[in-house]
Amino acid sequence: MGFTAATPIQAQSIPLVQSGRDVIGQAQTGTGKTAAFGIPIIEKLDASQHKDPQALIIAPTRELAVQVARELNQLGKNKKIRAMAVYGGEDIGKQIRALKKQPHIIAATPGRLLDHINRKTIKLNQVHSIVLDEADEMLNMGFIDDIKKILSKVPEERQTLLFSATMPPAIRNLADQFMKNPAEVKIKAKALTVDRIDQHFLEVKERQKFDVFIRLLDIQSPERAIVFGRTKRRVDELASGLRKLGYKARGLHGDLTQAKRDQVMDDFKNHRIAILVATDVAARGLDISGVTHVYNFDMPQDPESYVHRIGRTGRAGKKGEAITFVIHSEKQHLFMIEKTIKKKIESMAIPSQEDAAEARRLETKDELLDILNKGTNSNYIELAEQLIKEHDPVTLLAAALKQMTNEPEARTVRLTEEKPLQSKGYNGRRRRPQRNPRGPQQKGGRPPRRHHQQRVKNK
Ligand SMILES: Nc1ncnc2c1ncn2[C@@H]1O[C@H](COP(=O)(O)OP(=O)(O)OP(=O)(O)O)[C@@H](O)[C@H]1O
Ligand SMILES: [Mg+2]
Repeated sequence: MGFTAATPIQAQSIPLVQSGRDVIGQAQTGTGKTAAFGIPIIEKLDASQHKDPQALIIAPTRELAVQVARELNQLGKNKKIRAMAVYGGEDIGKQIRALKKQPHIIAATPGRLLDHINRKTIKLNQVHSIVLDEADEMLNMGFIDDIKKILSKVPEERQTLLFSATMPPAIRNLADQFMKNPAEVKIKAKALTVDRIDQHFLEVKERQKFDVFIRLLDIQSPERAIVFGRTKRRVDELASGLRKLGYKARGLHGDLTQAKRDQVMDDFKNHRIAILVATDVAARGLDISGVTHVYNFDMPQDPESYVHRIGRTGRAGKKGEAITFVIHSEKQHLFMIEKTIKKKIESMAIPSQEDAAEARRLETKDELLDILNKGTNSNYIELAEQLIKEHDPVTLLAAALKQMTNEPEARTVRLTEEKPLQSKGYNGRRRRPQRNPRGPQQKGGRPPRRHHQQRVKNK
């Protein structure tokens, strides 16, 4: 895969996992935790045994399950180890047929995995390694009951691994319940977030946000950006507002059909869209190369969410930029984030209309020179010659430049206002009402169930 050296979490976890220990692994975002558990698990697997899966990775979102399966397939290729992703929203019949190919490793979201266990289309009696990726998020999302049920089907003499960039204290309970004398690997760093991510905040009013955001986009012209909104409605409105103004943006959240979610992810990965607008469904684990900017259009629900959201940039040694919009009444939350991540987030001035206009003009100039350099403008030469006879060339060119530039007059987008975060309860633990973390209920799926811990967020 072109890796030349193990990352610190890999160097420390791989031997421990190989020795058979249970491991709790914590290291910053984008530092290779997937391979830290993936490599030793693949090493331990017996490729010739594939009647039933031998290893299980549980992830909080469908996109993450898909990504983990893909990475394990790459890592296991030479050993002929196969991994398969199993997740809600996809046709279960199709999954059952694919399972007949007998993958060695299953990477799954909890709900759909339970469906398969109940239907006996996945049997866990051969599983000797189980990983909870983003373990703390699975607690947040109220998956604990599902996890307990899944673990009760896995043989006792298993190895259990928990990985995440954040390990809030509640994770201890999970470890006490499900792990045997776990070794803790914590990669020490000055801050919880990666140094290579430049972090800023902008104090704005709720109704200013969209306008300020557009100015930022014009000035920073990010190659690839993820913008986080608090609710599905916000994500929808923001994505369609951006599209209306000509930006290549699409929204991602849990109310979209799985086909649509797959399509959006695919378009983002293949550069058909430049801006992914998402709820926290995209905050954890996703590894999309070349994300240069993360914008928190709305403040994240808790400090952990901040860490993971901004961690979608600055991965595998690359640089990144993270900008967070803060409403005055949310200042307290910002301090909590700084305290949690052990780093000061510098403030940034709201860019002026004029700065943005200047940036747009420069962009137009670059576009024009680009067209000039490509030299395929013969269709326009005759018209140009005619125009230049009738008009002053400078005035003429200025008019053409104006036409090429996306002018602010044309920009009227109104978003429904979101309530600012409440300061009560912003202590790093989440209190959430009932939701169905697996997205819309599919035909033939199980009815939504109650969860002990519940989530406020509307992913
Ligand atoms: N040893 C290595 N050398 C170079 N690149 C690596 C190495 N190990 C992993 N990577 C790459 O680094 C990127 C980030 O890895 P990964 O997604 O596992 O990070 P993570 O620690 O799980 O992050 P997160 O906390 O966001 O889930 C991936 O593209 C992966 O292929
Ligand atoms: Mg990860």
